[in-house]
Amino acid sequence: MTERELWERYQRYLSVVPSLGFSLDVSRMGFAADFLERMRPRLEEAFSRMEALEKGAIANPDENRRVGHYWLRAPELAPEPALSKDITSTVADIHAFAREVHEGKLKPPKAPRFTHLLLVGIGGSALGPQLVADALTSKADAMQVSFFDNTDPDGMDRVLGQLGARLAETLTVVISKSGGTKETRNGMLEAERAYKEQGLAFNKHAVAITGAGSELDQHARKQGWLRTFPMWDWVGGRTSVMSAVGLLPARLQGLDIDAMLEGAREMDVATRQRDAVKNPAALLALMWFHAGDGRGLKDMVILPYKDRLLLMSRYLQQLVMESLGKEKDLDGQVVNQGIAVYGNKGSTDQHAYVQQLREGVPNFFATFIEVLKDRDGESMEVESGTTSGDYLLGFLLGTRRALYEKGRESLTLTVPDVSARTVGALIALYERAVGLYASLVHINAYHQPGVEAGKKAATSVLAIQQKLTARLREARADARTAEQLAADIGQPDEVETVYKVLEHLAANPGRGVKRTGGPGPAEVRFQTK
Ligand SMILES: O=P(O)(O)OC[C@H]1O[C@H](O)[C@H](O)[C@@H](O)[C@@H]1O
Repeated sequence: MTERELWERYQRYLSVVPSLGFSLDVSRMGFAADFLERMRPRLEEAFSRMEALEKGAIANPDENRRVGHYWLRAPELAPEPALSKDITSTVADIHAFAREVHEGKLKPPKAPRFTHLLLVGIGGSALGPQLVADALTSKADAMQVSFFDNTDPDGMDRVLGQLGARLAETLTVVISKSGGTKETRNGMLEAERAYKEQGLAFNKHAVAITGAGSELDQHARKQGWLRTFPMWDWVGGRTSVMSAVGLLPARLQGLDIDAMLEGAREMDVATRQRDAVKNPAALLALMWFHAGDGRGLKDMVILPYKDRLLLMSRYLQQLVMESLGKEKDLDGQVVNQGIAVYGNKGSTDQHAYVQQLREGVPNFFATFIEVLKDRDGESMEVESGTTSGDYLLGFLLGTRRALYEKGRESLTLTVPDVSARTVGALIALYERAVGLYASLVHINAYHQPGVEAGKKAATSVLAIQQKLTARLREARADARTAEQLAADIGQPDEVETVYKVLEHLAANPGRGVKRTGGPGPAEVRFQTK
């Protein structure tokens, strides 16, 4: 298509939400003229399912759960008054709690005020808060935010090292919907120990966000933590950023959570419309379908031209891949669905992998995110009449054109700024696009049966470790190979796991395991130190 034809196509299919200053441009997607019409019956069905979900149907049949993240920003739509009340009163509680913290009414025992926030969580209990914190941070932040989002000891040391003595003025928020996630439990224990080492009482610094009655809930109550905020079973982890999970940390940081909710609410209104071109979530879902032939054949490359949106791709990785990456469809047929998501930011990526996007394997479609506002205030000119921000747009449009010339498809989202309102709107847009796409390809977007396998396998690795350390203690000075030790514990086929576990123990001080021999794994011997 010529530039002029593209301009026509741009106008014809532009999906705009005027109140948010938002638009979605699909002109660089090569769908046929009758594509939207052909998809109409499927889309109608997807809208009907979405409508039922919003009315409180069991939209996650496997887990027998309702799916209520849309109610979080429109509590009046919740199917029962008690739910609406829970939502509204939790937001009010968050405001009140943050006020007390900011004003120093709720203060740490050994400092005048909480100035730092340490969030402990993983997956949906970290990615949303991380995106929001990073996108909206400013000089005006009331508290500085850090994260433990893994069970990596060195990762935690690094964060604790940065906090140093300021742990005395750090509020730790432990977030886990299930309350039983091991990485988060470990992070909590490591944090607790760090406080203790500085002579600080952890319970006077700790807040939980978790499901009622969970392990974490019970622990927090028993230990007399400052407060527990609820996480409801009708909110999925990856869509929990507008619940206490995202709102409490954001408000503590000093961000405008009401604007975030408002942005999401407005995007929800726009994305309930049944006209595909007026509804950017529907149009987005249809474009994903077109790009990957409804089978996820093309990866989704997320390219925000704005540093503040760097974590968007990580956030969307979970939202999209955990929702859509499914073995079976709703009828139990094997479909192996999904869309791979990756990305970083422009124009930085132009100096990294855009080479492959333009000339390499054509297995993707790009999503450009354009932010109109360059910065607070005016910009200097880097050349006569040109600012750094002009370059950023130039690179966005240039890369988009360069891809188009080589037949590589792209979408462009345009937002006015990176504000709480815009971030809320973007999150809401993708939440609904994922839900609609899941209906288009007939899968359940709201469960994650696949993640359990890895957790179970990890548990059995740790059980093997327990047996091994007991066996090594018995064997004392006797240096034994992995093969022998695997036989000793009655799990000869697990020899590789035995070897890996022992190699790790031997590499770390205080674990009481010594490694000798080699060079190959079969010749290495292990014994107690
Ligand atoms: O919030 P939690 O219960 O600790 O769960 C944290 C995360 O872990 C799980 O493995 C799920 O796959 C995620 O969807 C979830 O967000």
